[in-house]
Amino acid sequence: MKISVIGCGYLGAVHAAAMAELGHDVVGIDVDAAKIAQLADGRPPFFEPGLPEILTSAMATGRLRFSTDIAEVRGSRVHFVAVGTPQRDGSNAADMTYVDAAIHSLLPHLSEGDIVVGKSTVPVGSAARLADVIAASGSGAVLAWNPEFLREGFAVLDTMTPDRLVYGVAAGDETAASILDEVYATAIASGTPVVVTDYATAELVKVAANAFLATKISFINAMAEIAEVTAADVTQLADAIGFDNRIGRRFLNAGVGFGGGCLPKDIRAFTARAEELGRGESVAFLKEVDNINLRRRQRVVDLTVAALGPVVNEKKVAVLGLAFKPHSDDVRDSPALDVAVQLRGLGADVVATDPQAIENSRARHPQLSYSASVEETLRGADAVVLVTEWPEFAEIDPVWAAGLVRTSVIIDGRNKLDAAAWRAAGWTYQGLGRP
Ligand SMILES: NC(=O)C1=CN([C@@H]2O[C@H](COP(=O)(O)OP(=O)(O)OC[C@H]3O[C@@H](n4cnc5c(N)ncnc54)[C@H](O)[C@@H]3O)[C@@H](O)[C@H]2O)C=CC1
Ligand SMILES: O=C(O)[C@H]1O[C@H](OP(=O)(O)OP(=O)(O)OC[C@H]2O[C@@H](n3ccc(=O)[nH]c3=O)[C@H](O)[C@@H]2O)[C@H](O)[C@@H](O)[C@@H]1O
Repeated sequence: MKISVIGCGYLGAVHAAAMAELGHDVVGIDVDAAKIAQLADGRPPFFEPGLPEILTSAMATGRLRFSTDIAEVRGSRVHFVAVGTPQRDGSNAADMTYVDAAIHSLLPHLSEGDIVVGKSTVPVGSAARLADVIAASGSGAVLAWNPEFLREGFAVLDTMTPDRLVYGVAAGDETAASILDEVYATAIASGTPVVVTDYATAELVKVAANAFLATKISFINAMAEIAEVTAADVTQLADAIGFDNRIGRRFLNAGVGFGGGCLPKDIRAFTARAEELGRGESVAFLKEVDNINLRRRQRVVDLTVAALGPVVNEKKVAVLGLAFKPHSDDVRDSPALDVAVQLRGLGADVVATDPQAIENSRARHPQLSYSASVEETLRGADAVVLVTEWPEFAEIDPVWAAGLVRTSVIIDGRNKLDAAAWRAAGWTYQGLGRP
């Protein structure tokens, strides 16, 4: 199948490479010439495990190419739209300008029988509006909405073997679903369930899934807040409730909270859209989910300030982690970077390290000091804060680390370290929601 992918960011670049790896003939399009130049050279513009390998192998077959020229989509049967839908400036709503621009740029190149397939996360109602725009073009192309559920850090795996596929199609459209079945034939053959539904349901499935995940994290972080005033241990609480299959242990890790380019902006956009629809009260709890989440960042900052004593100025704080989660270089709305910036704002001499996210962090916050070396980061520190649970941080030997710092105080913002081992090495250890 000939496929185009419009927008080659964290989602689109992986989608394009994975579709080519599955045997399709793919062209990836982006307006960012630097990004396209890198991709065309076989170099991913961001860190994503497994992406370099599939990019190289798919390009070697000649089935994958990249271009800034939208006219190159001509001849493709399926056009995936994977451009960004960030939070709009000064509002909680999603910024739809990139999706609208991408669809308009496609219109002159569409032919009868083509399907435009939205993958971006959009406010419910967008697909119906865009279907009208495509119908009015007279091209004969149709629209389907096929939301994406991949996780950064596992993006290749999730694209090749998704948990489920959701197709939102127009009433009476018999062909879009069967074409998408062909696109995803490999996953479907290995048992991936497919839900074929209308546009609105498909759009809502996506934001509902992210809202549920965000709620689960904020739920356990709310329990952490209660644990903090009762000397209970939220990690044991999570294990104990997680044994109940109806609850499940996944996404019950209390800590500095969720971030990234999706969960925070998606729950805000959902709230804004529900308010527009006159149903703000139905998802009003998502505001509290957001508030709980942001309070956890503040908690880590407060614990660090308390550890530093009355004078924060010029005290060295070693920040372990910048990415919003391990196995990613993404710092969009990263709790880790936020904590580092807040501590710097309070006058601390912050030195931060991360295996992959230093470059992206420096581009946004050049005022922070960065080091690629954990040893350099820890040396002479008055307090250490772990905010992204990279395996290499969890493996730090507390005896070795105690020999580097000035004061052996660690705030474990991800509850990832072995508290007993750190205490035994002479550290004052403070987790979140733990005694
Ligand atoms: N990052 C992720 O893990 C996931 C993202 N999503 C959704 O996918 C969408 C894209 O997200 P990301 O890939 O993270 O964003 P991103 O910002 O990494 O990538 C978006 C890309 O679109 C390009 N672009 C913007 N306007 C364009 C246009 N008119 N024509 C061609 N290219 C254009 C940008 O240059 C950029 O490279 C968002 O709606 C997001 O919510 C959904 C699931 C997972
Ligand atoms: O719409 C999207 O873009 C994607 O958003 C999330 O994926 P992602 O943002 O890559 O990362 P997650 O693994 O969901 O983690 C999100 C945040 O929650 C935090 N988290 C996660 C789990 C947990 O128990 N506790 C917790 O604080 C992570 O540290 C991270 O900051 C969803 O998991 C994907 O299914 C979805 O496709």
